[in-house]
Amino acid sequence: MKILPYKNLFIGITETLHNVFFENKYADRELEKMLKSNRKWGSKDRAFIAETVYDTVRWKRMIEASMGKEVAPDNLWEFVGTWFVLEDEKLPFWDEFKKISAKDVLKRNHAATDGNFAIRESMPQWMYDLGLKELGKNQWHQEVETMNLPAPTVIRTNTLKTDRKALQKNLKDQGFLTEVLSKYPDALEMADKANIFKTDAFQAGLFEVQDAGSQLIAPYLNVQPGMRVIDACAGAGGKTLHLAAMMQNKGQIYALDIHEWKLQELKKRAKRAGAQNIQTKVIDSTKVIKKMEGTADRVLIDAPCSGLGVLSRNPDSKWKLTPEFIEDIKKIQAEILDSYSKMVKNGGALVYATCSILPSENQNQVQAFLANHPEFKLVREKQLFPSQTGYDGFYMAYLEKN
Ligand SMILES: C[S@@+](CC[C@H](N)C(=O)[O-])C[C@H]1O[C@@H](n2cnc3c(N)ncnc32)[C@H](O)[C@@H]1O
Repeated sequence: MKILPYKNLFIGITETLHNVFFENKYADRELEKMLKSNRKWGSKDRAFIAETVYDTVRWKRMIEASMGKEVAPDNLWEFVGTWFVLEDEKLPFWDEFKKISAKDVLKRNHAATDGNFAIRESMPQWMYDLGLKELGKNQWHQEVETMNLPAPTVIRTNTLKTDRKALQKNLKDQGFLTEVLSKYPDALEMADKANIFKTDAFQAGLFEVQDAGSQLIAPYLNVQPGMRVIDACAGAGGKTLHLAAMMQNKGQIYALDIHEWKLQELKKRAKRAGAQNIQTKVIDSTKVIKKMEGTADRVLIDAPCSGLGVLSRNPDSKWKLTPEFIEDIKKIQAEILDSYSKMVKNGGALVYATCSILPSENQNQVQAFLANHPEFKLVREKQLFPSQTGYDGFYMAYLEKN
């Protein structure tokens, strides 16, 4: 992207970065707010701002090393300017960029990144060390490099309302080109970045935005129309909606979560998608789970996790996550597996899934669970690595209850 030398765009960028770095806000939401409150910006301006915010968040550690100091509220312009110098762009002659010497930036960059993978690839040191310990150098380095690439936009055809071919044509007629992903039965990848939420097709519920790897989780449950299915960590319902489509609206899906606001969002999405076999329930006490014990043909535990498989989509997680959070979430995963697995009926099955690539959140959790639950057996498991698929990293395990 060529630099767009309009000061108000840079004000938008630095204000968004301020909220992400210093107010602990999420990059995607801050960006959305910023773009919404500046309706006069054209599509080029919007793309420039979005790309610059995502790039600078992604490359924070490497930019800081090249700037010679940590980013702070009073040096955000220098931070952004340093990024453009590294991108070989000519900076506008503005006072805010006066202090930046391109020669010094490049010299510092070379000194800091030469032979230092974690700085070169902009990873917090503790996160780099953790991945190295769990995955080994070869695998981890490949994942880090892949997750530093911008995430593609993939959509899932809502087969309750249309099929992939018809959707592709519909979007083409509206000026949106897509590519069929042959290994993912309902997926289309957008050829360009575009606001597809505004399309008639989206408003009519013909598709949902969902990463290709994520689209493999609902099929992993092997659901049939008419089954009783519990999506125990349903959130805003990405997988619930997919399950409803696979079950052709027949049978019953119980979508649970501890956050009511997420289930409210799920309800809105279900309405748009025409999914009619979903009932939501907030987990506000242990009684909710107890009541459902032994009742489900299938239980999906799409567990809360570190998100270390989806850094490409959420680069700000690199700076928000902490080692303590990951240790805590692992304990929660084990507790959830232990108590929610009781909802599976005899002869039924459970899928445990995460969007992490760390064995300690995935295979090791499943093995520890199996050691204490001889009534379950592991039938199959799959780890999707971003470096191998080009999409987000996910883990899924299918466990049968005897
Ligand atoms: C990976 S997200 C789920 C994403 C969702 N399944 C989807 O496809 O959009 C994990 C979810 O677990 C929920 N969660 C966290 N702790 C939980 C708990 N103890 N019981 C149930 N859900 C929990 C979070 O609120 C979050 O929505």
